[in-house]
Amino acid sequence: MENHIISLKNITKRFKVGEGEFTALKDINLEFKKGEFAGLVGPSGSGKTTLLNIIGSLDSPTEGQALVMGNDISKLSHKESAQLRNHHIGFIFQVYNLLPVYTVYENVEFALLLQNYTKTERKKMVMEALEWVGLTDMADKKPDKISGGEGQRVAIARAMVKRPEILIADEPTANLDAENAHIILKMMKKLNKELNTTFLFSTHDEKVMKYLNRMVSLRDGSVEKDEIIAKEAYM
Ligand SMILES: Nc1ncnc2c1ncn2[C@@H]1O[C@H](COP(=O)(O)OP(=O)(O)OP(=O)(O)O)[C@@H](O)[C@H]1O
Repeated sequence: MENHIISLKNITKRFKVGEGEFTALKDINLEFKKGEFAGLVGPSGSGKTTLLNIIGSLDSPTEGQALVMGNDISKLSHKESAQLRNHHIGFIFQVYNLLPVYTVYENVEFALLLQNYTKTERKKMVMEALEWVGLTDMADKKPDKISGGEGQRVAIARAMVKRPEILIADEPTANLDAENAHIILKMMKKLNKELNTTFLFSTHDEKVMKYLNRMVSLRDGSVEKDEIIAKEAYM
């Protein structure tokens, strides 16, 4: 079994812009171990989301090799990359994207429908995920009847219900006030410890940075700094 859950070797990403090209990532070399609680930080346009998209198998590098749980992202078929995401990678975004016509319970259950669980198994998993985020009481509510902070907690439950090995959180606190930001960060940190999920953030938020065990600073598509903040990330 390889030592790193994510291994990025000489990753370059270029986008076509009009007649020319724009290099969003330049020769990135990074490795992440299982259970890290790490963040990509850096100014707007430095390449954070582009890099998370490659790790999340939503995009592939122009050059270099991105290995995610041993899978070479560039070599996966459409179906294989969908499978990698459905089973092993959870996503949380700045906007929660809850489906408005469904209840909180159904929104979380949705993440399990592509897998072969029975209804009873799904119920157990969904209620456990709602318990992780303290929302079992709200299972029957529709998204328009809950607050923004609760909405993001549902999004965490939806991302974590399948117990992914990797959780990608792109600016998860951008729409939250300080109190709710701390609430969800504490929840994520607890899940990181209990389930040993690898968390990868993209963030501008100082509050998020305080919780990180490792901070990778990007600038103009390159790694500027890679700091380990707490040794526990490597225990
Ligand atoms: N599909 C695309 N086509 C062309 N350029 C793109 C594309 N996606 C991203 N870029 C460019 O690549 C650069 C990096 O973008 P990216 O979204 O990764 O930055 P970021 O660090 O996440 O920024 P932010 O903090 O604002 O989200 C930006 O200059 C962006 O305009």
